Amino acid sequence: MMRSKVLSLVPRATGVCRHMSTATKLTTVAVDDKTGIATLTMNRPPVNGLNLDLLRDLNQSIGEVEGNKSRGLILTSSNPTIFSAGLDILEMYKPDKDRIREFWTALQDVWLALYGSSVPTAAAINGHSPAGGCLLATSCEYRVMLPKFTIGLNETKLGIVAPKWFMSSFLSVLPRREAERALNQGRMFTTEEALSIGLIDEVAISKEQALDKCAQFIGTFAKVNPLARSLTKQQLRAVELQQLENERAQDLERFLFFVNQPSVQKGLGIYLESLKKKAKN
Ligand SMILES: CCCCC/C=C\CCCC/C=C/C(=O)SCCNC(=O)CCNC(=O)[C@H](O)C(C)(C)COP(=O)(O)OP(=O)(O)OC[C@H]1O[C@@H](n2cnc3c(N)ncnc32)[C@H](O)[C@@H]1OP(=O)(O)O
Repeated sequence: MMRSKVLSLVPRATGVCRHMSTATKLTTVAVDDKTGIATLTMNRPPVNGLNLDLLRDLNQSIGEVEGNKSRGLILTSSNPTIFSAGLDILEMYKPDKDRIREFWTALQDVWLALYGSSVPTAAAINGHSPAGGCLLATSCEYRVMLPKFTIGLNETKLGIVAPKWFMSSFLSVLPRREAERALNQGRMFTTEEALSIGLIDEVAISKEQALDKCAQFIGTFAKVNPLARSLTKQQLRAVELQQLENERAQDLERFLFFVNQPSVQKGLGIYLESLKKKAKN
């Protein structure tokens, strides 16, 4: 049955996959007709850096999945080695004063929508997932990752600070002691380390297997009353969600103050240069 404007039909392992009406370019949503599960794919070359445009598209796509009665949402990337490189540092380095406000507000919106999503969520982490990438993954309820990649909140290594709500997602997955140490160290975990600490739930040998494992997780809710499940999830996550809702304006001002500090700008510039040098070598 067609549940939204259909743009194209693409066969997939589990059923017929319908590409939904995303008028956006940096994300796509495909709903499997058999399972009813939506796969939201980030597609912003080269590294799925979360800039204003990708954040806006993510927001729109999450909203679309919420609205189209999907049974669950799987977040993944079209890049074969990178889930997301986190926030696009170019948005924060020598920022435009209006755009950076929109950028941070869009990031808040994405977190509120994903962490607070009413449908079961899972991340098929098919590549590196630092900082903002880790935020997206830990906002989901389940994580399946491919071998030989890294994940973590590395902000302190960049001389920046993960806001409280980044920490909330991390703390919803890791024991407090582990989370505190990893955050202070800015530690990036390999897939194997992430599994042993509980930062991810499973390892898959291919993206296809990761998507299947995420679908299996979402399938575990098939016999659970959807309203009861969703209200339970929302009650469990309500404190953190409400805290950001209440403090959105202050959170934005704190970010602007911090990011505009000359020492922070200098650090971001050095980091960008080091990334560019690495890319050239
Ligand atoms: C108390 C109050 C607190 C208030 C808040 C204050 C501050 C705000 C904090 C906000 C929290 C920040 C969260 C973040 O997400 S910051 C971003 C962190 N991300 C990273 O550190 C990742 C950096 N990238 C990498 O490690 C690697 O690129 C990689 C993802 C592992 C992929 O490696 P590889 O495949 O080898 O690709 P390249 O390194 O060659 O990169 C290709 C090009 O992409 C550019 N790049 C990479 N990452 C980013 C990025 N995050 N932003 C912008 N650009 C990026 C890289 O420079 C290359 O560009 P080029 O081709 O032009 O040279």
